[in-house]
Amino acid sequence: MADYDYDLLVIGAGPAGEAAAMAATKSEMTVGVIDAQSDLGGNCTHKGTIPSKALRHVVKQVINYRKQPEMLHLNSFNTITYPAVLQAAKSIIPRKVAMHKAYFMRNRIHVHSGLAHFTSANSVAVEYQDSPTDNITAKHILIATGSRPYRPSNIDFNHPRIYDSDTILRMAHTPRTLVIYGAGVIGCEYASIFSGLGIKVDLINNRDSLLSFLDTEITDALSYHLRNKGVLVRHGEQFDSVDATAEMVTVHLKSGKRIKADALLWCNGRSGNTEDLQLGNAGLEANSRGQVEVDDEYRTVQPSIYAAGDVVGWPSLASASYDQGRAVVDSITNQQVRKVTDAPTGIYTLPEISSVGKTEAELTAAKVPYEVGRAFFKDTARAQISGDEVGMLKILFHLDTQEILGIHCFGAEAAEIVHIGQAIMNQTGEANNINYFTNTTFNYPTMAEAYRVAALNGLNRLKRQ
Ligand SMILES: Cc1cc2nc3c(=O)[nH]c(=O)nc-3n(C[C@H](O)[C@H](O)[C@H](O)COP(=O)(O)OP(=O)(O)OC[C@H]3O[C@@H](n4cnc5c(N)ncnc54)[C@H](O)[C@@H]3O)c2cc1C
Ligand SMILES: NC(=O)c1ccc[n+]([C@@H]2O[C@H](COP(=O)([O-])OP(=O)(O)OC[C@H]3O[C@@H](n4cnc5c(N)ncnc54)[C@H](O)[C@@H]3O)[C@@H](O)[C@H]2O)c1
Repeated sequence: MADYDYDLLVIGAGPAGEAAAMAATKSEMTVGVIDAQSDLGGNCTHKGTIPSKALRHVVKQVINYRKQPEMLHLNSFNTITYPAVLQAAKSIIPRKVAMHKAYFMRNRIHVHSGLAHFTSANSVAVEYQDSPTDNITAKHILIATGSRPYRPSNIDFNHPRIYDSDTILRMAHTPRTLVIYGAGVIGCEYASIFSGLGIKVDLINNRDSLLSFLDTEITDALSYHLRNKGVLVRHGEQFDSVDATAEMVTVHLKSGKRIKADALLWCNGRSGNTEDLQLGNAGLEANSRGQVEVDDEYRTVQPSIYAAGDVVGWPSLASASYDQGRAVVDSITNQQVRKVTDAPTGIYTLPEISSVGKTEAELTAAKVPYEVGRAFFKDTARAQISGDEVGMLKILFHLDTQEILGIHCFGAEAAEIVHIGQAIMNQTGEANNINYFTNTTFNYPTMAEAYRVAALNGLNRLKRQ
């Protein structure tokens, strides 16, 4: 006999789980949500997107503050410490948790704060810290358990000088030097955060270039700005081992190099959270990275069990996870399901990067004839006024049809700016056209002006053909 029975049982209260739970209640389903953390919001709110973006925001304020001539006396490590910055950043978390709680209460979503595991394909047990286990049955179950940093077994993550993206949110000292191993999105974002605080960063990349899925001109700009902030990027290096003492860490690379620093931040890879779920009881199994495979409607091989968010792997973004969660409910209620395949990139380095659509390299490889229109932020009135003059917007469009094929942007608010272009790019037929930006009057001064400037630049190049 089950203690609870729901139409939809969601395991994990991050973006995917919350979006599914909310959509299901709006479709009149009874919904239960299980999360191992005592507060709602998932890893997104407690360990990933929110704390890292809040940290970056505080660091950006510190940088702006220090730029003011009257604040020059603050250019000392003693005045602004990492723990102080962290504390300021974390103040957002209780506000987010309260908001999630209000949503859940208003929509009568029952929350079970405990660790879940499957007992069959339609039943789950929840273990609590101080009360007996609940047995829950449901017509549909969603696995939305997210991911965690991948931890190689030869690194002691309990050492007080070795961190990953979860534990860096508890670092209680301010290192003077930091080695970041892994130059993916997390590594590059944290390199910006720490170098912004004046900490010397060695960023070790095991690939040949930074963020190779982005436009090369944009990653060149990122490399330049990281270097300018004192980040030393080492490409094509493989981790061998790390020695950590009470005073320092020494990272040994397979090339024979030894990098010494006050601390190591490991940012290389993530694994799906499936190890506690006892998936075998439900007739499921995870792949070598702990991820669950799903079809185009986010269904696992068990038709009543869905999976969404980081636990299904790519793109592993909060943005995509929200949409995947809603797509699950569309599938359950027999609506049209949108598989999320077109999430834009929004990378919160300093400066910020964002893009949607194809890169120049992809278009060239596919032999698509295209032209480029560029606008530099320094030439727009809004950027001149705000002082955020570093940045560029680049529009790639088809040579013959003028259809927009890609938008690439770096600089302040790039992640917002890209959505203007995305909205036009997503129009069907002739409505997706670069001429939109020359035939539309934008507010002035705004960063949207960059679209007009880039479009005119690109169309002028066409005249030279
Ligand atoms: C440092 C960092 C920065 C990021 N920045 C961005 C960004 O700027 N933009 C962006 O779009 N994405 C970003 N991401 C990615 C984003 O955080 C994730 O894609 C998102 O959190 C995934 O959401 P989710 O719903 O899959 O689950 P999660 O947010 O991972 O939450 C899963 C929940 O499931 C719970 N759980 C796990 N196992 C069990 C179990 N057995 N029983 C009960 N509960 C369980 C966990 O406690 C957790 O609360 C970032 C990630 C990191 C690490
Ligand atoms: N602003 C943003 O959008 C944002 C910010 C931070 C993180 N994220 C998301 O977080 C995820 C993690 O990013 P990242 O920078 O750590 O790494 P990454 O995805 O770039 O991977 C780094 C390296 O680790 C390897 N790897 C990944 N998982 C592994 C595993 N389980 N075992 C062994 N090797 C593994 C990969 O092959 C790669 O070489 C990304 O999917 C990213 O989308 C997004």
